[in-house]
Amino acid sequence: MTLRITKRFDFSASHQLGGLHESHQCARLHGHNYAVELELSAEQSDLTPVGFVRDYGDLSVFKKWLDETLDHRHLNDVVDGNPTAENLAVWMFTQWEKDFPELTSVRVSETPKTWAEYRP
Ligand SMILES: Nc1nc2c(c(=O)[nH]1)N=C([C@H](O)[C@H](O)COP(=O)(O)OP(=O)(O)OP(=O)(O)O)CN2
Ligand SMILES: [Zn+2]
Repeated sequence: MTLRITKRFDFSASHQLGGLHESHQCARLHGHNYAVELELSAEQSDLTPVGFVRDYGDLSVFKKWLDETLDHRHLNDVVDGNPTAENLAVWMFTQWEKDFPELTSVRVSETPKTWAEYRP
């Protein structure tokens, strides 16, 4: 049996998407209140003695990194390539998979209605 935990984090940032027609709203400089959701998974037999996949508190280092790296920044200056929600999800996964071997997906939301998920 597989257990999955998720924790949500928030940050605010600006971006401007390239490769779109100039009339596309996202070709203009704009910002979002982003949400990021990390999912970590483990087999029941691999839970910690306490019964955790991993202590939610261990993820505070991700929150610190988010605040220092992305919060109130222009994402085009931080991320290689186009800062779409999809590319941000892949980028964050590759940044954090070594620190959190239990990481199974990263989800990124730009608006309350949209989510992009990377689940390799
Ligand atoms: N697949 C993706 N599509 C879009 C992305 C993205 O990252 N991946 N990004 C954008 C824009 O950055 C922005 O998020 C606009 O999104 P959209 O939902 O189209 O904008 P609205 O909130 O204004 O949509 P309404 O339908 O008017 O609520 C665009 N697409
Ligand atoms: Zn946008």
